[in-house]
Amino acid sequence: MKIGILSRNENLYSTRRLIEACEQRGHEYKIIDALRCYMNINSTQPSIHLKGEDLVGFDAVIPRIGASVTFYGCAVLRQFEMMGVYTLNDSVAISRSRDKLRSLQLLSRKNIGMPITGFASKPGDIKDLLGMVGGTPVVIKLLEGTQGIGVVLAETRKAAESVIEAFMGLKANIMVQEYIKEAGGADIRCFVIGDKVIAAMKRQALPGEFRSNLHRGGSASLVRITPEERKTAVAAAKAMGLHVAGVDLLRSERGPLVMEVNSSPGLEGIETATGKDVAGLIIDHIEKIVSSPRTRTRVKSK
Ligand SMILES: Nc1ncnc2c1ncn2[C@@H]1O[C@H](COP(=O)(O)OP(=O)(O)OP(=O)(O)O)[C@@H](O)[C@H]1O
Ligand SMILES: [Mg+2]
Ligand SMILES: [Mg+2]
Repeated sequence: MKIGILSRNENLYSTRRLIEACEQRGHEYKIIDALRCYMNINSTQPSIHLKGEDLVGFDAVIPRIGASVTFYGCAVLRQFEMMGVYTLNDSVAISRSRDKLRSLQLLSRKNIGMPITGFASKPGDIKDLLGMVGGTPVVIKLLEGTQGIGVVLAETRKAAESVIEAFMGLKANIMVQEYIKEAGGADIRCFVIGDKVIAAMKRQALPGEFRSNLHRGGSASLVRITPEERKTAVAAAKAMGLHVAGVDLLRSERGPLVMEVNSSPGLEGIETATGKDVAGLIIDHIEKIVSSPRTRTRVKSK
């Protein structure tokens, strides 16, 4: 096969691992920096060029699209789709997953468990907003936050009000969420490929910290997940229309709650924590789909 890896940097762990997996299986590959691509969308034959080269003959494209390049990255991916190339996750599903509000709305429609969550931009009545999500303690998040930055635990109503006011001053959209105390500063990352969780790790926050992000000092370890967790993770990926996804769960008294669904989940943490060849499993999945045209249908989300 000829596989395109949409990635801005071939030295990134995930990209290097995908390259290795392609090489081990004798596939041709090309690293494609989406931002450097230019496209002809007007012709009857859509095309993509990169440094003067016509990008043709690809069997599959693996999108590794960073949050900051979602818009143009998805446009390039869409162009590959128009050319009939199989894309591991399609552009619609990726843009959908990048919108946290839309993602949680979609998951709730499918009755997938999630923390009680309020969204607001300039809440006219902060007390009422807090009441809506069951009162403090609450977790307040900037919608555009990442790596745990902009995620605050407010234990009292006073604290919650000041944080919300401060975020409002930044003209940011915010999420106000029920605090899942019993998760104990841990979350579970389920790596979904197709309709299976192929690896799972537990990320545990440092003592005194509730955010389990590895960037915040959290540590990752192999974890056994329950059948219910497995089912929830697969259902969440499916609801988002993603073939490959990193589904983050909190373990709560009322079962697994989905925090978010990632469309370009990193490989380093999960491979290190579980010892699994996740990159290889991704390429195996592509081989299976590309070689059997009947299964090459897109996952649809209503
Ligand atoms: N409602 C909650 N209850 C308990 N803990 C939470 C809750 N929301 C978030 N956390 C903890 O805080 C961490 C960071 O939150 P979250 O994943 O929502 O933000 P982020 O990591 O900054 O965003 P992104 O994952 O998009 O980069 C989570 O991994 C989890 O450990
Ligand atoms: Mg997170
Ligand atoms: Mg994320």
